[in-house]
Parts: sequence; C-alpha cells; structure tokens
Amino acid sequence: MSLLPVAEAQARLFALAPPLPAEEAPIAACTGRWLASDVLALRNQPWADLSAMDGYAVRATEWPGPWRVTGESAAGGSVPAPLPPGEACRIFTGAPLPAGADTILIQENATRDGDRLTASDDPLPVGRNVRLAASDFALNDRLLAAGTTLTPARIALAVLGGHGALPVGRRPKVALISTGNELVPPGAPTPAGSLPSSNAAMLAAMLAALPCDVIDLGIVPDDLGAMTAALQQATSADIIVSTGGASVGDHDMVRPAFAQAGGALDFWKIRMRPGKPLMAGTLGDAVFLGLPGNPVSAFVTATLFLLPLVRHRAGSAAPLPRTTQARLAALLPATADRDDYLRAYRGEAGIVSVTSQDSAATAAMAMADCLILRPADSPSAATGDTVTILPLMD
Ligand SMILES: Nc1nc2c(c(=O)[nH]1)N[C@H]1C(S)=C(S)[C@@H](COP(=O)(O)OP(=O)(O)OC[C@H]3O[C@@H](n4cnc5c(N)ncnc54)[C@H](O)[C@@H]3O)O[C@H]1N2
Ligand code: MOO
Repeated sequence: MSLLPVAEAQARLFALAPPLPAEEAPIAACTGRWLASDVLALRNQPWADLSAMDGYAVRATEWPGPWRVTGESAAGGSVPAPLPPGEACRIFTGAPLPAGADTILIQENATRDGDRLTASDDPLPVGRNVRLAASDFALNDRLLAAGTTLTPARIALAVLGGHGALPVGRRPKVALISTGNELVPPGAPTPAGSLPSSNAAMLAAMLAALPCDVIDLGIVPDDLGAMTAALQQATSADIIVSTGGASVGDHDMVRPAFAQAGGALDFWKIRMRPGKPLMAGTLGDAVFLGLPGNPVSAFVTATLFLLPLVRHRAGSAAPLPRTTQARLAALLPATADRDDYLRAYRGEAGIVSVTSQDSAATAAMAMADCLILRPADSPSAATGDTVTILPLMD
C-alpha cells in the first residue's frame, strides 16, 4: 500500500461511520457536546422593554423635569401602570418600563425631594438605559445551528431561549487497548525488559476534554489469539483504539488480529511523521483506529485522527483540529517524503521546535504546546518565516 495523505485519510475515517443518533440531554449534561438540530427561541429576550439601570423611567422630551414620582417597577414584580405625562416611575435593573416611558434617568444623576424628581445631568437621547423587547432575540429566531458545539455562552443562550434540554449527539464509547509484552500498568514495578504503559493514560487524558466515555481494556500481550479476543470484546464500543503492534515486525499482531476478529481494514500507512503505521477500519458498528505504539506517534495520531473521530461521531460539523499561522523563532530543516508534525512551543520570539523530534522522546514532547505542520518535500525554513501550527490542548 502506498502512503495515504493525511487529509484523505481523515476524510476516509469520517466516511466509515455516520454521527451517532441524537438524544435529548438535560442542559447540565450538554457542555461541550454538539447540537443534533437547530435550536429555535421559544420566547422573546428581553420579554418586554426593560431598564438596564436603577433609577427612574421618564419621557426624554420632558427633560430635566420636574416629574412627580408615582409608580414603582422591580424585576419579578407586576407590570407597572401606563405613565401619565409629567410623571416618573421608580424603576430597578431588569424591570419593565411602564407604557409611555422611554428613557431611564439613573439615580446617581437624579435629585429627589419627596415625590418631586429632577435630572441633574445633560439631556439623554430617547432609549438610553433601556433594553428593548426582543432586542437580544425574538420568538422563533434560530439561536444555534445543528453541528455547533455547546460552549458555556451558547448554553446560556439556549437556556434564555427557553430550553431545559437540548438535542445532542450521543456520547461515543471509546475502548482503549494497549499491546506489548513489555508493558506493565502505570505505577507497577518495571523489571529489566519492561516499561510502564503510558499510552492509555495519555489517550484517556486527551479524551477527557471531549464528551465521550472511555473504557480501558488494559494491556494485551503480542499474541494473535489474545489480541483477537480483546478486539471482539470491544465491539460494544463506538470507537476502538489500540496502540502498538501496528508496524511490520513479527510481533506486530494488530492487523492480523483485526482481520481474524472480522474487521474490515480501510487504510494502513499514512504519509506523515510521526505516525506512519496508523490503520483504520470497521469492526461491526465500531470504527477501529490502530495507533502506533511509540508514545509521540500515538500522541500525534490521536490529535489528528482519534479526537476528530470522536467529534465526528458525537455530531460535530467541524471535527478537524484548528490551525493558525505563526512566525518561526529558529530555522527548520527541509522535510523528506512525509508531512512532518513537529512538536514545538510558542516562545516570546516565536515558534521553537523541541530539541528531539524522535517519536519515542516523551520528555521533549512534554514541552510542546503546538505542532508545526510541514508538508512533505518542503525546503528549509528560516527564522521569521510563517508556518502553520496546530495549538495543543493545555
Ligand atoms: N522495519 C520497520 N520497522 C518499523 C517501521 C517500518 O516502517 N518498518 N515503522 C516504525 C514506525 S514509524 C513506528 S511509529 C513504529 C511503530 O510500531 P508499532 O505500532 O508496531 O509499535 P510497537 O513496536 O509495539 O512499539 C513501539 C515502541 O513504543 C513502545 N510502546 C508501545 N506501547 C506503548 C505504551 N502503551 N506505552 C508506552 N510505550 C509503548 C514500545 O515499547 C516500543 O518501544 O514502528 C517502527 N518500526
Ligand atoms: O511514524 Mo513513526 O511514528 O515515524 O516513528
């Protein structure tokens, strides 16, 4: 198989399975999820012309008074009676204006003597300190579009629009499988020949930022039967992810085990560095992603494929990571025949790639807060050149 370009592999991955069915989730369970359909306003906001300040509702044309203070209007109280000419209504922030009033004189600029009121500042334009009915949004306005992620601000908007629950994509179940005879669980003793398995903990930490449920199926030895059984056990998940055993060595069991378990491989080997041995396919209703075992390769391929796949299946209309442009603080060598995803950080003087770009260099990876995207066959880049970067989650 020839090496597949990254964008093509991402498109093929999304084509393997549609977004999961929608469900109605209470607002408290919506954070970070994606809307399955448009959200319309069930009410006007504000519901009436409301005061934006504590003070007096008056007619601006009667400035500077004197007015006779008659009624009072407070948020949550009853709608005040219409305001006769020459009169003012004591009013508080968020309260409805009486009919006839059009402007709020704030109390700091008012002189009051009993029920006699005058303005002590310059005339105000009509409508000052008033929030007009439906000026934020009106009944039946489309507040949010399907496929939008529910940020805190959008949750506020939906709630003010009258919603207590929203239609969102179901949370994908993601099963993690670590493979390798050399691996021991985090924190366990590491006799010679063994090392702690870090990939599942790293992937779970990356996935914690997304609306999904992670099931860690633990460490599976480099054994065809054991790996086949682990994959079969994982088919109730929506996404199955393995790390390790993805390459061409005698102990790399993932591809044969996937075939043995009944999986249909869609692609293997991507034109990227790190991450070349990445593979994907379907196993029952689940989408399978086989990530390389090197921790840096697993990190980069999870950033470019696993997190986007979770977003896609959870209903995102824009599942790919965002990129931006930035200036280099140091030169970069020319690239070879694969796209480079260099681990880098944003320094005071610009972007700096970390010291080691080896796909097993975790100490260097831990310094990175972005990836520099360098297409295959790029010439060297000089200090001050603009490059494309992909900011990483903190
Ligand atoms: N002859 C070739 N050899 C290799 C090729 C190739 O094309 N031809 N590709 C290389 C590339 S690129 C990569 S990336 C690696 C990926 O190999 P695997 O996915 O088969 O990974 P493993 O061999 O199982 O492990 C690689 C490395 O990572 C360590 N590892 C594995 N799992 C974990 C884990 N859960 N936590 C921490 N560390 C882990 C493992 O001990 C190995 O050191 O293949 C190249 N070889
Ligand atoms: O693709 Mo491997 O991830 O280059 O080391």
